[in-house]
Amino acid sequence: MIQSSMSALRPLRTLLFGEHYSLTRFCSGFVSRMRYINRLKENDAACLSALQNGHIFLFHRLIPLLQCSDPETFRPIALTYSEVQSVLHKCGSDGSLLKESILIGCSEQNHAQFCLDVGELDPAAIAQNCKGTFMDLRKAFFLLEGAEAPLVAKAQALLQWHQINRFCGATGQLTQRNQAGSQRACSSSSIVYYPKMSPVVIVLVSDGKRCLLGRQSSFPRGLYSALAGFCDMGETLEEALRREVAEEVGLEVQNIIYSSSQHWPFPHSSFMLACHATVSPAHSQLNVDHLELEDARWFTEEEITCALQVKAPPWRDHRPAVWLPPKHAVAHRLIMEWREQQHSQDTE
Ligand SMILES: NC(=O)C1=CN([C@@H]2O[C@H](COP(=O)(O)OP(=O)(O)OC[C@H]3O[C@@H](n4cnc5c(N)ncnc54)[C@H](OP(=O)(O)O)[C@@H]3O)[C@@H](O)[C@H]2O)C=CC1
Ligand SMILES: [Mg+2]
Repeated sequence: MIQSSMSALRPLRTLLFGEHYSLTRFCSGFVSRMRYINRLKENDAACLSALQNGHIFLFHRLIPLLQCSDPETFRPIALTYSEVQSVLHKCGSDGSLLKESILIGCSEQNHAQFCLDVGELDPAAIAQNCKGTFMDLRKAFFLLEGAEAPLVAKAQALLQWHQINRFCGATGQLTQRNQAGSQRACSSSSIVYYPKMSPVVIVLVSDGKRCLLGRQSSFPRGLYSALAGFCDMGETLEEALRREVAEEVGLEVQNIIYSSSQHWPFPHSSFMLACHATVSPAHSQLNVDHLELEDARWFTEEEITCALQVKAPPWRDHRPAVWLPPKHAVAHRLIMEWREQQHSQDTE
């Protein structure tokens, strides 16, 4: 009885207080962390104080510092302010570099998280003092676990954005960052610059029985992925998706269904918007633009299942004919969703 009267009240609460009513009640840790991060972006003094009590991840010329527990498991090293200070001193720096740290998040234990590029210092000395190793993000991204890969990717993307946005496009003057590193401003033009991602559509096209994957000549040998392309200025997600598929493989898609999104750090920050779409089997003849794609083909469920068996990325000396994007990539998620849907159709 109590349960049913409580649930009858819930829509009324939502009407009166909005969706956030239930969110704040049940996710207060999440809400307070989000509000804390927001405050640090707006308040330089609070951000500096959070840095002194927070965790810092080091990079050297955009390459993250990781710790290896066994050959297959890598984690970013979360250092305290005093640990970084001590490492910087040992490597001949006065520690003033620490103020250049950039806010990247807040851990579930409520520690503000920052990243810092120590590009002017000797990477070997830093790595030795931290008992870590600097590893290229393209490799590291696939060896890191769960939530750590996106955090490291976000850190690298923000560091890179600051490095290439030091000047105002209107006045040519140096821009100044806020303490959190969430924006840069030009005092002459008053323009405020914010970190930017380029929107990209990525789509898994199906003809009901097969799904469509393609590869660019720059992909590692044997890797096939869902079709993707940058959105043009002024386009909707649906328009960009229809245009990209038409350009790359000469098909007209229907039934666009949004799946999910992700930040993709390579080669620069993209905001991947992932969708499913269909073509009728009668209109599935491919006309591939070989300037854009080296190859595109239809894959059956069996072929997908077989390609998913390959551990991605495969070792250099053991490259199979076809392999698929690894689990961190949203293309992988689209493929898994498609396979699940085929499975449920088969068992109906
Ligand atoms: N996470 C995932 O699962 C996947 C992610 N991706 C990512 O999606 C992105 C887009 O895929 P891709 O097929 O290459 O895109 P496109 O099919 O749009 O082709 C890329 C070309 O588009 C032009 N271009 C237009 N706008 C931009 C822009 N804002 N930034 C860079 N280039 C632009 C460039 O051409 P030009 O140089 O001639 O000007 C570039 O070479 C890539 O960054 C790729 O890494 C792709 C597949 C899977
Ligand atoms: Mg493309």
